[in-house]
Amino acid sequence: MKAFVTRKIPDVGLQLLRAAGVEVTAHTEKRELAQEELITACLRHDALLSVGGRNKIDAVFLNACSHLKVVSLMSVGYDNVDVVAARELGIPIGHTPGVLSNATADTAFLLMMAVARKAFYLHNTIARGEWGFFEPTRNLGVELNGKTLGVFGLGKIGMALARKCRGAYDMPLIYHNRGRNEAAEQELGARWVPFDELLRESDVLSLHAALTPETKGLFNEAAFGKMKQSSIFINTARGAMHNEQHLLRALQEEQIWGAGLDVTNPEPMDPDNPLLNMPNVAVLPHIGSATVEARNGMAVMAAQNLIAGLKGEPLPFAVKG
Ligand SMILES: NC(=O)C1=CN([C@@H]2O[C@H](COP(=O)(O)OP(=O)(O)OC[C@H]3O[C@@H](n4cnc5c(N)ncnc54)[C@H](O)[C@@H]3O)[C@@H](O)[C@H]2O)C=CC1
Ligand SMILES: O=C(O)C(=O)CO
Repeated sequence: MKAFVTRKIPDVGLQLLRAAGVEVTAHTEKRELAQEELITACLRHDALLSVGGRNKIDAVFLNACSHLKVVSLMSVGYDNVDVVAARELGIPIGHTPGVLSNATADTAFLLMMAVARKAFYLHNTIARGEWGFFEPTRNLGVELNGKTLGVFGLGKIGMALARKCRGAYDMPLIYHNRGRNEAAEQELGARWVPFDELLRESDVLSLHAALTPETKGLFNEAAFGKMKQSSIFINTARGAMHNEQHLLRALQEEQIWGAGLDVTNPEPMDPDNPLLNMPNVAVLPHIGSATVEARNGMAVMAAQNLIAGLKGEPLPFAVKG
């Protein structure tokens, strides 16, 4: 059985695949595979382990590679996959939920703090030789203690963030999901609110829903216009959920106070993007799950899904969508 892997992945995943007798070809060059190259490679393999969202596992790909026994994603997000087309073709799709929740929530927490204290911007001023003259009214941030955390999409990562914010800053939690999260209401006293109320009431608004047609571009001019002038916007979900021009304008016009982004629109972010030079903005290059622990765990889960798919068994971590 042969598997094609689209990136260098942690050894622990490769070892698991090889121990199961899977012959692995990994694309280890530091460049994106063109879609045609991916199809050509998959035609010579029985299974695909796909890393990152750049390659579209869309109907064109799936129809061209309908012989695949499984597509195993090394990510929890599956917005790059046409799940309906895969189901119709009988190709199971696997993903890696849970194991990266803590790391991704840490990233959201880190961005929240960095924005509140202008940390990335101030770091850069030192590097430019601009430490400057001490004045008690310069370089002021804001405190997070007791501020209201609003989570859009209160699932595994949102919950992990909410627990951190409760423990560190005793932050009350409001959230907007399509349905109620009763476990969160019991555990953290979370309060479900309509979308507009989430925008109006959050001191820190953090996005943790999947990218879908419903959530694409949802955080736009109209949404930023409803947020508090003192609020911080955090996106570690997917860049396409916010409109980056509208976000920039909202910051420039002081409709909101700051923003922290682990995901941008587009990725990579243009190095000339004015957001990178704003004091109340912190940007990271989509490193939400980039810890040794999370990435090893993801590689193991992706390998387990792939092996099960090759054996014709149900995937342990199947996309249900
Ligand atoms: N920056 C990074 O490196 C990472 C980003 N992610 C992103 O985070 C997302 C969330 O991951 P998990 O927490 O594991 O997923 P999850 O499925 O546990 O939670 C998502 C929550 O969003 C809610 N939701 C879905 N659609 C909604 C809508 N239209 N309106 C309101 N709520 C909605 C769901 O009910 C669910 O509670 C992933 O889909 C992925 O895009 C995940 C891992 C790493
Ligand atoms: O898992 C995901 O969805 C990511 O974005 C990267 O870990």
